[in-house]
Amino acid sequence: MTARILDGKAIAAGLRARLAERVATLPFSPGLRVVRVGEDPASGVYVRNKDKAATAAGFDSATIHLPADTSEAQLLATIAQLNADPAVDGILVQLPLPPQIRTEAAIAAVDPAKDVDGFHPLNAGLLAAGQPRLVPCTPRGVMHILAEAGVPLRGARAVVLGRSQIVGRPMAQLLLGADCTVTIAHSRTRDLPAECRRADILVAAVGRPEMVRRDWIAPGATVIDVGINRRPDGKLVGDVAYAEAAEVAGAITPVPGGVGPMTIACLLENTLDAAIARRGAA
Ligand SMILES: NC(=O)C1=CN([C@@H]2O[C@H](COP(=O)(O)OP(=O)(O)OC[C@H]3O[C@@H](n4cnc5c(N)ncnc54)[C@H](OP(=O)(O)O)[C@@H]3O)[C@@H](O)[C@H]2O)C=CC1
Ligand SMILES: Nc1nc(=O)c2c([nH]1)NC[C@@H]1CN(c3ccc(C(=O)N[C@@H](CCC(=O)O)C(=O)O)cc3)C=[N+]21
Repeated sequence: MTARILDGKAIAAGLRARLAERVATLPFSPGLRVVRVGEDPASGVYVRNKDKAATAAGFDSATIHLPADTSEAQLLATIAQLNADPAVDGILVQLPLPPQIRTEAAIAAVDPAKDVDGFHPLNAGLLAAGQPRLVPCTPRGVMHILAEAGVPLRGARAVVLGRSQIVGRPMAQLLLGADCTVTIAHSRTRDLPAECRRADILVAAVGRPEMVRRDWIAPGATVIDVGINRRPDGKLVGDVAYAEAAEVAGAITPVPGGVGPMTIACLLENTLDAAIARRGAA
């Protein structure tokens, strides 16, 4: 079998176009502010892509770039200003942060109504309680891909590889909310390949280049590769060994061009949602 390729880049372009149409009907431009601290090289690319996509879709987008030696208090003061600014609907604090700043403190400082990353404990808790409000962008993007691909979710066995706050956990919650039977696997899981082989839907979010091999995948399964890893030769690869996985899977997302572009499109979707919820416009 050769897997169907789930083209996240195309799905993201469609979503961005629909969002742009909605934004064009609003009497205001939804405001997005990305806060970047220091010079993490990977963040530079992501932040530029976010800014470009947001502006193209009619959002009022800007990046606030603080120096690498910014103190936690200084970052919290910047976040407080954005919380208080009525023109700002969405705030994203780019991760990772430099070591002198506690990530949890930065996340908790963002007004939950403007938390377009969905990382604030209130939003994470609401999702876990089955009352999702602002949902993390990457898992939201994965749900869009599954919907567009027509993958049946009710009663399906889903295995999520990874349990991070930003991908694995919220991913598992969304799949559970869609009536999947969900297993969360991680670095202490016994016999990872056997767990993965049970999956109708396998979501890999571990950050280990090409860890998921052909024999981890049930024939016909849907494989979603969240991983973005730069190999020593400079090539970008996922957490799944793509070529061999595509020989057994029913459908698979590529890297690049799979989940990554969806993350950015969903950031805009969350910003529009937050703007409408805050401002009461339709
Ligand atoms: N496409 C996109 O838009 C995005 C992509 N990413 C990518 O997704 C990947 C995961 O990111 P993130 O969730 O932030 O990563 P984290 O490092 O925060 O979490 C990784 C998770 O994978 C688990 N894990 C690590 N190694 C193994 C292993 N050998 N066997 C089993 N489980 C393992 C860890 O387990 P434990 O908890 O036990 O330590 C942890 O739960 C990365 O490649 C990242 O670049 C991230 C965000 C957005
Ligand atoms: N507060 C916060 N929120 C995030 O959502 C967040 C973050 N911090 N820190 C870093 C990770 C990673 N991330 C990606 C976004 C877009 C692509 C993306 O567009 N990828 C393209 C291109 C990749 C490339 O060419 O480099 C693709 O996969 O096709 C990837 C990864 C968001 N993250």
